[in-house]
Amino acid sequence: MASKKTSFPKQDIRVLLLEGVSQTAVEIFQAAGYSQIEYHSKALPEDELKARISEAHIVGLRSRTQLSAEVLTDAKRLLAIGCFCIGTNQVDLEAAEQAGIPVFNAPYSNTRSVAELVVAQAVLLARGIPQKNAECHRGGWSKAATGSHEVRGKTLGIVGYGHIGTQVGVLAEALGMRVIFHDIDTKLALGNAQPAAGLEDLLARADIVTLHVPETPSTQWMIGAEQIAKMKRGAHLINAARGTVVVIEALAAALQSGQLGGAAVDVFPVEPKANGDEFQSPLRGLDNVILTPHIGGSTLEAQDNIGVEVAAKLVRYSDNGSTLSSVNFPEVTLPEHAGSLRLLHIHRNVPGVLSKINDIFSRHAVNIDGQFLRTDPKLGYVVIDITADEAKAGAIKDELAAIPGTLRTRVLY
Ligand SMILES: NC(=O)C1=CN([C@@H]2O[C@H](COP(=O)(O)OP(=O)(O)OC[C@H]3O[C@@H](n4cnc5c(N)ncnc54)[C@H](O)[C@@H]3O)[C@@H](O)[C@H]2O)C=CC1
Ligand SMILES: O=C(O)CCC(=O)C(=O)O
Repeated sequence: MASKKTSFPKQDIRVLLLEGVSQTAVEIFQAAGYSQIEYHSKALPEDELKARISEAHIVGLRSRTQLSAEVLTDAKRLLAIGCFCIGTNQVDLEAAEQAGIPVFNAPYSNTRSVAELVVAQAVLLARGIPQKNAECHRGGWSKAATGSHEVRGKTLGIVGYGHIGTQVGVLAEALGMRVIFHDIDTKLALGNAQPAAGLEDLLARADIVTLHVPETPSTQWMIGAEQIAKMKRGAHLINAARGTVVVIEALAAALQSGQLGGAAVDVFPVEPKANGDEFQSPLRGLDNVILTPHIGGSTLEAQDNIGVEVAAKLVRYSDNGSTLSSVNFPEVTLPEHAGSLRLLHIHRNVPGVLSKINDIFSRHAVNIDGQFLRTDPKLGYVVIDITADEAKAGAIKDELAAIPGTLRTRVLY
């Protein structure tokens, strides 16, 4: 990747990488000329996070680090945030947007890893392997077929038929399962999958229910005692989505009463902040549950791909201004700007800003080589390529920064 000069010398841009993101991310930043890379293999306690983020220009994290509005208040220099995962619920996206900070993620790179794990768990649950495994560990031996089933011919109910849900469906059909799904959007059914009439219909018909929805207000506690009671007696539940989707006490009660035959749970309402911290859950000690420490997407293949994908998006934004695939920002795909200087102006979407921007350029009588504008209801993002020397671009940048409503300005040389 070519090293480009930016308004802020690249060697001064501080990249803060948390939670042991893949080394491939470090390599991408280094190849692009970024040398100030602070790498932490864990999430930081909040006080330390606030201190470190106050000096960072780019921050990369996974699912543990909470970037609340309060934490972002201390992030005065921050240009961009990279979530090295799919979920972005750990970042206050609105607060980031209102501070003019785009957030990027990796929407696909770990989806196959989650799908493979879920299909494997479906087979293990149907065979009653969690209980048999626990029993053998205790020295027990009960060789019997009772309660043990093939998944072939059984019905898998997928809640949330997106990137992961669809792949789970395709893999499950290869094992001969019948696949039904429920989604709030109309979805193209892959293979022989069939949409259920609704969540209740899916719960009533599935032998195994697997959840693949994001954490949103509509999915919070969507599976509680009432929904579990609608499932077939002895059915299985898999949750590799988010811990807030399932009322965990209701799940524990159903597993103990036999309403559910088993469960595989990878995500929890409260997860330990660091490896080595105690994991507390009402599901601990239940033999019919497979517990995993939020590793659905944690394969080396996925993490290496995510490292490359998210770091490349951050570098592209920092070097070129492109916000393509940002989750909270107007998306602009920008060409290279060889021969022009590029001014970036991020502002609140209030009347009058654009005319003030145009006034400044006409007063300076510079040649405009390209102009790009995208807005969303809250934010405007203007990119202007000009033929000018660095001093002139710097002067224009200062005037742009003084326009009321301006959130950030930069020059890319
Ligand atoms: N355990 C782990 O390590 C991982 C967990 N995840 C979780 O899995 C989630 C899903 O990932 P993808 O499939 O890539 O996301 P996606 O965005 O492709 O699919 C999510 C689907 O859920 C649907 N949906 C949203 N609200 C719904 C509701 N109330 N009822 C029914 N459907 C609803 C959406 O319309 C969409 O089709 C992520 O948001 C993340 O929270 C993702 C990766 C790794
Ligand atoms: O790998 C991680 O840290 C989180 C994975 C996950 O839950 C996601 O990608 O949304």
